Amino acid sequence: GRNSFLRCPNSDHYHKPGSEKCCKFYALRDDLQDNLFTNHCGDNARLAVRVSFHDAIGYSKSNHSRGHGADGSILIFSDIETQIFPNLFLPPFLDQLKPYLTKYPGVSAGDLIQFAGAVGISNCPGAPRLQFLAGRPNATIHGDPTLIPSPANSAETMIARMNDAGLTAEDLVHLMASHSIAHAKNVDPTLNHAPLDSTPNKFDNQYFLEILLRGTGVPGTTKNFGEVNSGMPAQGELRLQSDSNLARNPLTACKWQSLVDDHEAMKDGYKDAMAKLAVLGQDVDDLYDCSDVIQKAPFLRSCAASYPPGKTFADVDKSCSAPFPELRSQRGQPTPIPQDY
Ligand code: HEM
Ligand SMILES: [Ca+2]
Ligand SMILES: [Ca+2]
Repeated sequence: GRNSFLRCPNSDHYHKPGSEKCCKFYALRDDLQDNLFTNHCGDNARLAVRVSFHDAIGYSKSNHSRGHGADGSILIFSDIETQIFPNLFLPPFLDQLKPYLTKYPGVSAGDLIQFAGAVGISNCPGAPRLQFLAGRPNATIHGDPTLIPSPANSAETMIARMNDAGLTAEDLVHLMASHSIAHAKNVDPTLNHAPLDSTPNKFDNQYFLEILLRGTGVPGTTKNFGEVNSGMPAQGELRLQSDSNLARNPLTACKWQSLVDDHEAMKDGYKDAMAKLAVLGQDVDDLYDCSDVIQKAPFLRSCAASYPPGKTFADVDKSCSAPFPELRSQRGQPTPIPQDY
């Protein structure tokens, strides 16, 4: 019970007996929430989630010299890791994270990155409360940024890359739930905040439905690398080729379709896959559990996707032989997706 909790030194926060090492993370959490995220499922939350992936996936079971996974290398060796494409635009965000390393000397770069990802997404309604393990040693080598999947990859290529890192195809589909809160800021150079689903501030199932809608056009300019026709271009939604491929490939389509109407499965699947991602390349026996520091995300009422205005089952590229779920339809006219950074 609550009475067995102990007070952290010089603080209003309480920790479980034996978890005093977690105290520093309460202070860090409040600082990140007040200053980096402003308690909002906005751009910095999105970037923190993305960076937690790009740091961790720099790991290959078959060749340890290509990176030590979730080790903070993307911060420590940012000069090297941000030289190439997928990370080219991350320096302004990484520069906002770096001061927390100096301010919280007991927190390693790998811990800071996975912690920021977990705290960041806790601002997004409907997100799961992620596990957070602490104690990752600081990176000693940089990761190989070519290990990061490309938006032009086939499903097979992405699955092979995940397998090489120690993750499964199912983990990959579960991890894609992150794109329910995502913008493409750099895919189309004329669009700074092109959402990947109609609700980029909510961790909801719309993403899994909307990626399955038949592509009809692009929201901005054509022929951008890694972009394909979106089902909702007039509303400003952008579709990545990689997302489209995963939704339609026989290896992943049924898992994908199952997440259209099951918010619990989406949450639990993301939580479990993130627990694996967050410790890639790390020795779990050396880590300690500070999950209590992570707050619950705001509640989301919806538990299934609904057809955007004007869309019906006839617009779905059905890609799995199982029956497609019955979904509600949103009323009204198609309107531009609200921009809330
Ligand atoms: C595995 C295949 C994946 C590919 C090819 C991919 C690719 C991309 C691309 C191209 C963008 C747009 C970036 C921009 O234009 O600024 C993006 C955004 C994003 N990705 Fe992924 N991604 C993948 C998986 C993941 C995973 C596993 C996560 C996290 C668990 C993740 C989290 C995000 C987030 C949160 C954003 C939004 C960033 C923002 O709004 O600033 N992605 N992804
Ligand atoms: Ca790394
Ligand atoms: Ca969403």
